[in-house]
Amino acid sequence: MAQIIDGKAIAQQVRDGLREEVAQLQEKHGFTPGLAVVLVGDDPASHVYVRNKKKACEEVGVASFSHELPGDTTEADLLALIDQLNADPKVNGILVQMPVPKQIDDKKVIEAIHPSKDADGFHPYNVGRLATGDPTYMPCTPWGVMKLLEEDGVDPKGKKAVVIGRSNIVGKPQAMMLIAASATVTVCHSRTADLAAECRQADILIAAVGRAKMVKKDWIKPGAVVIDVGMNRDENGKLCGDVDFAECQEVASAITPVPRGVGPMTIAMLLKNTVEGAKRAHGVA
Ligand SMILES: Nc1nc(=O)c2c([nH]1)NC[C@@H]1CN(c3ccc(C(=O)N[C@@H](CCC(=O)O)C(=O)O)cc3)C=[N+]21
Repeated sequence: MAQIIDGKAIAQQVRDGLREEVAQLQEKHGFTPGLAVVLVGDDPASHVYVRNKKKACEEVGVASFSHELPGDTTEADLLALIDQLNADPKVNGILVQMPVPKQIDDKKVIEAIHPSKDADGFHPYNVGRLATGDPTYMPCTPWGVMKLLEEDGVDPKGKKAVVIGRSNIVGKPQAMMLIAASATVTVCHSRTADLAAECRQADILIAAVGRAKMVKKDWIKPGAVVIDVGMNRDENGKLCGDVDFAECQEVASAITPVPRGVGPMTIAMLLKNTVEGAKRAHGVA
């Protein structure tokens, strides 16, 4: 039976560390890191995430500035708000909740955020920094996965890692981070010829496809570490991952649950990005 990796507890540790660090920054350097969260439209799931982000900011002492815009906001209006936040010295990180409504081009939004305030790590500048081995802001979800591996004592060096999913948000940056950690990395996707066979090679398997319980027991190499980035609803409307947890935990050596796995880490790393960004903005090493 696999050990269950407690993402909720590890995220709490990260936030505890950040709370102390933020207090020190205020005391010794006289500034408070700030995060602006922009939400366009009224998708109920997005509202929940944004509320959780605000709560996490409060807990660690990061100032949060939330901007909730109507669903029919024009691209020009959103870009104008981003310009204003780029120029605001109290704002160190800017997050525009994705997805944005269809009249708005998400690429333009991502590129409008100044790279020095890109708390999601989605701007091409920061993607390039990661790809060239000199990361500044790293995307929160894959960075959270690396932190989970580290805290669980899993060193990717020399191991075979398989990533299912090639998105800009998770799959691609996850592969970059694993390469930097000296894993041998395979990236699989919807056109992969024999997905199960690829997965069975993995010492570390990371699922980020968005299909409920797709990864089955016979895809897992005995003793592998399985990280589930999925956020889906199952047939009963219950939150579940991309991995069939009940059966895969019988084969894996360690596995993350959904919820309480990768999700809470995403928010913890967002706060870490914001604090690091504030330090850079104020010239604190
Ligand atoms: N610009 C942008 N940046 C994001 O980082 C971003 C985004 N847009 N759009 C939506 C996704 C989704 N996301 C999650 C964060 C935390 C949990 C999380 O904490 N989940 C809890 C459960 C939450 C629940 O019960 O619903 C858990 O897994 O334990 C989930 C999902 C960030 N996203």
